[in-house]
Parts: sequence; structure tokens; C-alpha cells
Amino acid sequence: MTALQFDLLATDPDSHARRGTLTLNHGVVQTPIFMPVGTYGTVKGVMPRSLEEMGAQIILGNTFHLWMRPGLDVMGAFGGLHAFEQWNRPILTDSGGFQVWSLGAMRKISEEGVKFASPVNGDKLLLTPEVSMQIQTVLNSDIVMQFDECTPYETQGRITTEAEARRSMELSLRWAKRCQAEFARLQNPNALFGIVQGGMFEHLREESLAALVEMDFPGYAVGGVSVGEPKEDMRRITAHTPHRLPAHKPRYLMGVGTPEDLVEGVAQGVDMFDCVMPTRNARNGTIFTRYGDLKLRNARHRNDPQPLDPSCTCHACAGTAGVPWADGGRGGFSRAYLHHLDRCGEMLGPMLATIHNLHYYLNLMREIREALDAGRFGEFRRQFASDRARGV
Ligand SMILES: NCc1cc(CSc2ccccc2)c2nc(N)[nH]c(=O)c2c1
Ligand SMILES: [Zn+2]
Repeated sequence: MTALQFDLLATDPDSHARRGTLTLNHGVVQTPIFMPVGTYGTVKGVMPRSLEEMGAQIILGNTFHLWMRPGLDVMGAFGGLHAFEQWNRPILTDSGGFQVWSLGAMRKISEEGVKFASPVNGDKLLLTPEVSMQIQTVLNSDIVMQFDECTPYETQGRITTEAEARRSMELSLRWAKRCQAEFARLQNPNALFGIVQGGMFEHLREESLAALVEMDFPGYAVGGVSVGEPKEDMRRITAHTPHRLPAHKPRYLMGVGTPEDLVEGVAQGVDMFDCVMPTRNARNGTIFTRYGDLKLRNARHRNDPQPLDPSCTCHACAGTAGVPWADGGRGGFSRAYLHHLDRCGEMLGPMLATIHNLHYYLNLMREIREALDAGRFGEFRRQFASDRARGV
């Protein structure tokens, strides 16, 4: 069984956008794709069955968090993450370096790896490329991310210099080699992705990319963007790097982004996206809609009978999470109801808002795939921008 097969189905003549299929050990994924983040083995507040109904094809797991809790003994007893969280489709796991770094807690980086204190019990731990591969092998994720250093945009208010970005990028390349060696030693049957670093410096990005392509990974990610840099820097790197990656392999832009970032990223040749935005914003009352974003807490929604997004078919907007009406009238949870739940701090609020936001992101990618299949991605891009500018 090959761990990964990527087939290109169509390319857009006026951009780097492409349509493909990604065949992994736990199933086939249609690309471009958005991957919901499930940090602790759950996409917060959403049942796996709902994820499947809304069209999620692959979800993400976090090596670091699952290593800390429940721990490898439990994950191993279940044969990995799929059986544990009852998700029988593909899973991608990050390598843990980014999460340790985000901890912000006590951590010390060296050639060997990252030393840190467990946020669970304070134990002194060392995460290395080898340990990261061992953990992801136990999790049995379909796509394993290399252990890398996500080069920060700034540290204590000082912007990362080119020399610092180079040092960080070169460390990640040495770690990439160690990951490949350990992945092979463990005979992991899944696919290992390399991660391009290089900060905001195009020539460092090209060096990182060339060295990783030389190592011949089955897929590649662009890391180190959406790390607090100005929007124009993110756009510049997203326009520079993805389309320079091998055309016949999948390209993953890590931790990005808004709906506009996804459409722009597809145009720049990206196949795979993940972001906490749809789930995190839902819990904070920000709703994505075809015509712009909506702040549930705004008093203007207090008695608004409209659904979150009249064009949306998700459980919240179509009312299929409520009881069906005898007259078949359009039920649907109203903005007034969601505003009320938010003000009362009722858990159904974030649950319905998360279902809607995830459905919005997944549906946006479905519409992009359909536009690419029909050869009308350019028209879709213009209509999307015009609709989003209309305002809710
Ligand atoms: N902020 C962007 C970002 C996000 C993630 C996390 S993506 C993720 C999150 C949870 C589960 C799976 C993948 C990253 N991960 C790695 N390894 N390297 C990066 O440069 C990087 C940059
Ligand atoms: Zn909806």
C-alpha cells in the first residue's frame, strides 16, 4: 500500500490553482481542502458524525497535546488516534515543536531538540525529531509532519534578522533528515511531509525548499507564516513559495487563515489548509457568512429572525438540528436565538456556531473545487470577493 498518492485533475490557466485527489491509508481526500483542527482528539464541540455530514474529509491532531494527555500508553492501546476518537477517515498530526513553542512556558531549544516542563505535571521533558516520529507512529496518523522550528517573526519585540532566520531554517533542515531516518527505522506505513521555513526572506525560502525537495518527501508544507507578521509579508511569502514546490506533490500551508486567505492560497497553488479560526471565532461569537463576518454579541441581532446565513445549509441555518415543522416551514436557528445563547453563556451557542463556521469553510472549499472542475475559478474568485464585501 503506497502511503500517499496525489493525482492532479485540473489546473487553472490564470493562476497556480489546481484540483487534485490525495489517496491516503484511511481514505481519499479531494483537494483543495480545509482540515478542521482537533487538538485533544476532538474538534471542540462537534461530534465526528457531524464533521462527516458537513463534508470534513481529514482532520488534524496534535502530537504534543496527546503525548501529554492521555499519553502514549493509552493511544497505543487503541492502535492510534482513529479508534480513540472514532474518526475512520484520514488524520494529519503536527510534530509538536510548534505547540511546545506556543506554550511560551519554560523551553530550551538545542541541536538535540526542545527541553520543556510538562504543562500537565511539571516533568522535565525533551522532544526531539526522533521522539516526535515515535509519537506520530503510535498515533498512526496518515500524514506525519516533520519536527521543525517555526521561525518566529519577532522575539521580544525585535524582528527576526536574516541571520537568525537562516540559523532556524538550517536547524529545521537537519531535523528533517533525522525525521526521515527515524520514520524509515520505525517502518511507519504513512506519509512524512517536510516543512519549508526561511522566515520572510525569499532566498532562504528557496534554499529550504531546494534542500527538502532533494530529500524527496511525498508532500510539503509551508510553515512559519501567519506568525504575527504584517499581512503583506504573509501575502508575499504565500505568493512566492507554494508554487515553487513540486507540482506533482501536495502542498500544505500551515495555520492559515481567513476565508480570503484560503481563496488567495488556492490561487497561489496551495492544496491543503488548516486554521483554528472557524472553531475559535465561533466560540467567541464571530460568524463567517457569504456576505461578510457577523458579531453575534452585537445588539442589532437581539430580535433578528434571520438564520446566521440565509444561503447556508448547515444544521444551525437549515434548522435540521431542531425538530422538523409539520408545515415544512423553514425552521432554522435565528440570529436572535444565537445572540441569546451567547449572552446566557449557553453551551449550545458555541456548538451551533462551530457547526456553522466549519460548514462555511468546508463548503467554501467545495465551491472552489467545483469552480476548478468547471474551469471557472477566476469568475468564482471575483464573485467571492464581491459577495464578502457586501456586508451582512
Ligand atoms: N502559525 C502557522 C503555523 C502553524 C503550525 C501548526 S499547524 C497544525 C496545528 C495543529 C494540528 C496540526 C497542524 C505550524 N506547525 C509547524 N510544525 N510548523 C510551523 O511552521 C507552523 C506554523
Ligand atoms: Zn450555517
